[in-house]
Amino acid sequence: MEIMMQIPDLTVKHLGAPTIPSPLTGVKFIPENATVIYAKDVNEVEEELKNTGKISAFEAAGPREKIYHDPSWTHAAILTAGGLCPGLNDVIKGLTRTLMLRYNVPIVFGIRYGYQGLNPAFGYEPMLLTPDSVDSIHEDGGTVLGSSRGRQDETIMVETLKRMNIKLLFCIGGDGTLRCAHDIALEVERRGLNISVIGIPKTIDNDINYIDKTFGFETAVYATGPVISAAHNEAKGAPNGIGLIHVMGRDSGFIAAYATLANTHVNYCLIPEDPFSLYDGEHALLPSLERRLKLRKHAVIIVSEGAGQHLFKEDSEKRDKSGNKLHHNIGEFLRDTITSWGKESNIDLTVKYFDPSYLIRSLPSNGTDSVFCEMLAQHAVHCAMAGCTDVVIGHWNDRFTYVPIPVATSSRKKVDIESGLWDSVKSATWKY
Ligand SMILES: Nc1ncnc2c1ncn2[C@@H]1O[C@H](COP(=O)(O)OP(=O)(O)O)[C@@H](O)[C@H]1O
Ligand SMILES: O=P(O)(O)OC[C@H]1O[C@](O)(COP(=O)(O)O)[C@@H](O)[C@@H]1O
Ligand SMILES: [Mg+2]
Repeated sequence: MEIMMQIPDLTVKHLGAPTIPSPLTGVKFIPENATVIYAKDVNEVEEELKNTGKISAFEAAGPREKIYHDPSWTHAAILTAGGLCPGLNDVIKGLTRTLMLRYNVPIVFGIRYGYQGLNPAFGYEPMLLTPDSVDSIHEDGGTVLGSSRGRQDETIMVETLKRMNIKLLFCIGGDGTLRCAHDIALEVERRGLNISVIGIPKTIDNDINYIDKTFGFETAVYATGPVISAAHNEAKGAPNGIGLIHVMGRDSGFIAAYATLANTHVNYCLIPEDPFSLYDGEHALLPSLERRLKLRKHAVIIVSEGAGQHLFKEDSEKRDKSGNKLHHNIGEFLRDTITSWGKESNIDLTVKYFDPSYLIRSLPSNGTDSVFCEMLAQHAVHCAMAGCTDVVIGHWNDRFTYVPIPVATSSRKKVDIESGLWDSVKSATWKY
């Protein structure tokens, strides 16, 4: 129950009192004080009550009867930052349509190439987004706005927002994008401006804390399925065949874990959260692989990009423009190591290597992920129009929530290897 003792302050910032009647018709308005309880079960509620005398809750997402921003005077801007992710265009479309068709916001700018587009030094003209211009973009992967990594000065960016008379800024991105959105919100506050800064949580890694899932993750898991089947076919097609799949997941192994459960041909699921050794010890990969090959003549391994970094002699010093650590390539390392080990051990094995990372990340979203994107976008607009700021739209206990950005970025969400999820993965990959 220790986690319950560390629940952060979930209070959302508001620019001011909402006094303008919402232009929305035919919707169920949410009371201003609606909440979504943080605790996941009755025991947690009781424990928190006993320890703190209160029950923590997120502010619930949804349209409010009174709004803060006057739609007719409101200009909005949307940007996408960080790596690509299925569903970016769905969110851009959802935001544009909700802003213009539901709230009658007259102008929606699409900011080019992430935060670079808010720095005039790059010279990127914003796009004018309309329901017509975004009509079919959800069918395509990637982002029509372009994205980028790398820091920009928030004083310059806020100057641009002021100059363009932007009152609502939507930042679609992961933890880095949200940290930058927070810096912008603080600069806006310092200057006494009334600009709402709202985050929409993107990352196929699903690593944003206090949010059950981020958009794009489900599509990534779905798209990994056929690759696992292909790896399995290749593995079975040769004596001692090994299908090895390298998937994204810089620091969190959710894609590998869920993909393993979604296509249970996988025999080894290697993630950063559960370190493994190669030759010795309880979690040694190669002796286990040898036993598996003797019994079954084939094996399928999935590995997250952040897994096994301790196996490299030197810590990777490289970072991307945003400051994210660039890991050693564990997929290629395992391919080469297993191949050499086979030769040394006189095991006639063959490794077929698959790296579908960018193929998956650039796909359009599908199924319930697309539904999720549209709903996130609608909630982001309700949130912004109500005058909230420094907030990211979350999903918790099956409800949409508002999460203060500093809370969402306080730590990274990781696979809990004591959890039911990891138990299920271990069960699905149980060795003979
Ligand atoms: N700690 C930070 N403070 C301010 N801005 C940041 C921070 N980390 C990243 N950013 C900016 O946010 C944008 C996207 O960050 P990045 O880490 O590349 O992707 P993601 O948002 O998917 O995590 C980049 O422009 C980056 O410079
Ligand atoms: O090659 P790139 O564009 O730097 O992106 C690689 C990274 O992007 C991701 O897909 C997602 O990361 P972000 O969402 O934080 O941008 C990571 O899994 C991966 O490490
Ligand atoms: Mg990130």
